[in-house]
Amino acid sequence: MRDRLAEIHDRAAQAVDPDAWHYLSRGAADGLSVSEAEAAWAHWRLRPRVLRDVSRVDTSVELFGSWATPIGVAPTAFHGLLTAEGEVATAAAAQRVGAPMVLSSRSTRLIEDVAAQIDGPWWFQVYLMRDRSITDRLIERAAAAGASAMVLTGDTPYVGYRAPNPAAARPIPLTAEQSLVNVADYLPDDGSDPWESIDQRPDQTLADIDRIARIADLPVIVKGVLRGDDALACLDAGAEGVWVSNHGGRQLDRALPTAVALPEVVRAVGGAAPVLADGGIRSGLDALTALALGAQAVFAGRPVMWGLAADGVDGATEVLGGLTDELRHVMGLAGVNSLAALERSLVAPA
Ligand SMILES: Cc1cc2nc3c(=O)[nH]c(=O)nc-3n(C[C@H](O)[C@H](O)[C@H](O)COP(=O)(O)O)c2cc1C
Ligand SMILES: CCCCC(=O)C(=O)O
Repeated sequence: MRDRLAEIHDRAAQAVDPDAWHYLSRGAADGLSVSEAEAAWAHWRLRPRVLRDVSRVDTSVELFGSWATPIGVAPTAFHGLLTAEGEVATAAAAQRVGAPMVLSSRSTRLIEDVAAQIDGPWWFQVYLMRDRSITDRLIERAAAAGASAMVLTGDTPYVGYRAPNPAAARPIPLTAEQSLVNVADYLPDDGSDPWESIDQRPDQTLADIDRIARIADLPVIVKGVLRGDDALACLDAGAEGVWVSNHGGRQLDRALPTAVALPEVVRAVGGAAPVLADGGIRSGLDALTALALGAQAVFAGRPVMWGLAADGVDGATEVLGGLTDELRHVMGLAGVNSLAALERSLVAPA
């Protein structure tokens, strides 16, 4: 998959606006976390089993819904930068593969139009916006449109520092129509800057977990957790899952790679709730490593965006389907024929 992904990456880089490419590729600050995320998975080694019947390898998983694969679509903003259909294309690809799709609060297509592509559940990612009532309406709409879980992103009280591209005309080349499509009806019409109402809210706390769960009447998963004690604090506050992530290296630079933080979080949670993970997942081997370390599902951010940019629905389908095919293949080689048969003893530090 690495060679296919490299080819999709290169085609995507040619296909999109250079300012959009800069936005999606950048990490925060010095770019340390973004650059080490992928390699960190390869610091683990596999301890395969032999003589297990792997003539059928089942990648299906139950996790706030039923999925054909544990490799999902991480919530990423502004898919309208990548393909005309935006998140409608992403959802169609997730539907084709049977992958869990997490729709960003910063979608460029209407929540309802995205949901209509998916025959079954999907998850909605929540950013707390300055105007809380706008956040609450988005949560209510997502729940009404079929979301089965809310993913509260905890690592973005404000957006990380990302060095601007000196050549860029605009940091993110969005039209107002794209960026405000889900919120336009709720904005004050007094001529004030619409971005003020929907900017990140820095005063989010653990109490927001319960608040969101009540508004949605759905389970809340907290995304961006990198420590065992934080995972427990989120579960104590009512979360039903935690998602280990450093936001693709875009928030706090030098934050731990997921491949390093995941074991601590899994140990602390001790099976009390599902643990999910993202960051630098670029192959079936990366996914297998994370799943064996104790993640119930893993998510791809940029690779799905590359697929969308290179080839729309087909490109995103190729990325999700290709990663899943490769996961099935390496599970078999490791002597594992279902996700339930994955265990921590399959991995060891290099
Ligand atoms: C361009 C871009 C936009 C993103 N937007 C969001 C977002 O709206 N909400 C969110 O929770 N995470 C967002 N993320 C973080 C992803 O959900 C995910 O944590 C990260 O991309 C995973 O790393 P990967 O890109 O190496 O797969 C974004 C990431 C990228 C690259
Ligand atoms: C500008 C909104 C934040 C989107 C995001 O999460 C990201 O760019 O990483």
